[in-house]
Amino acid sequence: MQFADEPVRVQSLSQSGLPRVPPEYIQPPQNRPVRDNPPDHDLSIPVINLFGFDPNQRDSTRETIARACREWGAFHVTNHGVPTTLLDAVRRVGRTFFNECPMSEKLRYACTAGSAASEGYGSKMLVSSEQQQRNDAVVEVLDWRDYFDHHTLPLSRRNPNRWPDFPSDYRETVVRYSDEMKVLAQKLLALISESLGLRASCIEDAVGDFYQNITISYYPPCPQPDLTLGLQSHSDMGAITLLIQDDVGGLQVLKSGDGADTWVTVHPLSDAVLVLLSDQTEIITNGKYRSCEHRAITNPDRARLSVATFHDPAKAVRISPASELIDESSPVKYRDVVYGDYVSSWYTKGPGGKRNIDALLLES
Ligand SMILES: O=C(O)CCC(=O)C(=O)O
Ligand SMILES: [Fe+2]
Repeated sequence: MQFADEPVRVQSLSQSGLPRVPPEYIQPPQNRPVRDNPPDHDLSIPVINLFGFDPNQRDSTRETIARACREWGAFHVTNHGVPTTLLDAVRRVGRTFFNECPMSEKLRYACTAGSAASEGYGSKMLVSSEQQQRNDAVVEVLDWRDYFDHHTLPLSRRNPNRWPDFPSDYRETVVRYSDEMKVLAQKLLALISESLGLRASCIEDAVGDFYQNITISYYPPCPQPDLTLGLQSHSDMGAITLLIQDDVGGLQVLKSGDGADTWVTVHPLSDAVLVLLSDQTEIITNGKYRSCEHRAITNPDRARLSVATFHDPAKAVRISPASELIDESSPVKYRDVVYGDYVSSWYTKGPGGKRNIDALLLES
């Protein structure tokens, strides 16, 4: 069993050719993925053409966004203004780092064990039973995933010298990508605000200056995909996540329907960006838009890569439902929360689907 100071790298496990995954990666039966191949439903997340944010298309775009936010909390956008060459470049530098850098080199960037969301190369670790007792943490199954987390905004947190320098354009590519994703997140939050009848800057004002992190996730081939998850079910903590994946696929979002929830696979679209509403947006919109629960599944044949760009409030910011959305017929549904407290509690309890945001719901 591995404890906090020596995480096992999933890539090394995968390359060792073992026929079965170690027991700490085996999900309990209720969490195991059910493959929808062949699909037993024809659900797929909406694809929204942003027409380069053309003002003449704004009314109809707002309506489509409102529907996608209400029904899914997730949607693909196309014609978003970020060059496809940049999306491809980020995927390429990430893949090159994970596939071609020797493990000894990767480990030079290892993030600080046991410290939440520290920057660098990481893999989830088991916490020792002593730590579990101290933190009242749940016993968790490990994810079949390695990652590299970059602190990218505000600029005071951005230090590209802490990121890989192989391939040689890695750092400049991540810098350019960070800047482009910030602009896209601002434009999308404006449309999302307007889609609720709010002023364009409403959600962004509530969030404040973005704390942006970019996580490149690498899911090596897995000998037992039916027993494991690449990343367990969760909703993201911040305001909005922009995600791209490669052509392998494996991201699933939970679609709630009449009575039953269904895991729907998000099929890769190479020039689209996937928008995921996150927990603080659920609070700010007073639950009119809910954050999207999602997870990643694994496969036995091909390594998969995704790049998630998170836009969060600063730790000191207090988040509460927008007063414009509250009246007698729509009372406050969520308790206020200081974002840093939300993050600490999330890391102590573990994601567990949407349990952290649900814990803020007021009794109705
Ligand atoms: O790999 C993916 O598609 C999902 C990544 C993700 O959900 C996350 O990093 O929070
Ligand atoms: Fe996520």
